[in-house]
Amino acid sequence: MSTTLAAPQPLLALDGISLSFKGVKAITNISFAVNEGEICALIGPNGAGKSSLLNVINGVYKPDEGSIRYQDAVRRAMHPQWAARRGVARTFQNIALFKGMSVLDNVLTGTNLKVKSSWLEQVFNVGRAPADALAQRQKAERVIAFLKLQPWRNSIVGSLPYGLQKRVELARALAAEPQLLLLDEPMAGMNADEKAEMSRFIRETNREFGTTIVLIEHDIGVVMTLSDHVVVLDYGKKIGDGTPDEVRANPEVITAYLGTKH
Ligand SMILES: Nc1ncnc2c1ncn2[C@@H]1O[C@H](COP(=O)(O)OP(=O)(O)OP(=O)(O)O)[C@@H](O)[C@H]1O
Repeated sequence: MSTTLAAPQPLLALDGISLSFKGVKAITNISFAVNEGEICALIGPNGAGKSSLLNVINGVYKPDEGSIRYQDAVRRAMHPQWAARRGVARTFQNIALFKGMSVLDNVLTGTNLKVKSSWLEQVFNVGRAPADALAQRQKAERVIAFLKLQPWRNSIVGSLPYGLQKRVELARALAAEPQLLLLDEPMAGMNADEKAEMSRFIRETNREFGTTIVLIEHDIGVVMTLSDHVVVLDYGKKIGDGTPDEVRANPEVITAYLGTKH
């Protein structure tokens, strides 16, 4: 008897997305799908529209045209709270952490979405609040251990080197137990060793939790080894979409972005 493996299903599908700022087009008619469990890289030169697209996916920007399917719902636009409650988490190009707080406290802020207790229960630490607090703490500690951040769990984030701050940002996003993780240049400003380490953490997150990941990255070497799927943007338009090998061989991508054959 033969068994057939189920084809991967898109978790996210963008259909004809366009976005402009005061009449200036940042994204023009972009469509692509991200399969459940894949690592998808968005690449393209500065100003190509990559960050704007992440902001469309998590609902911060409302597209002028098009629709987005996430899980089983098709919407004209995502809404940030709706997206967050359905498992979309993101990190930012410029680290957005509470710099005066400890690593543990920053990671704890990522666990807030799933609390069951009311605001009043939390203020007086009664009812469901103590169980929530314990569960949040355990979740944060698990993520800190997973990303090997224990030596710095009580350190003030602002005092840490840049590469570690980026890892703390990843930890906070993972504490929300995302189904779809959006990473905006997770390796920006890192040296080769730090990039290799961050790549490992991203791959382990994907494998261990099955998290679907969409990331923006400028280092083509990293993109080609880390990603299952690459989408290439140029001046707000999609010029490539496929496996790393397909994108590498795409003449339009070579001309517009890669410059030379790699
Ligand atoms: N909030 C905004 N207001 C006005 N214009 C914007 C805004 N955000 C982005 N843009 C413009 O939209 C275009 C796409 O920008 P975006 O930041 O999405 O590109 P990017 O590919 O992420 O670039 P980078 O690699 O430099 O981060 C650019 O021309 C940018 O100037």
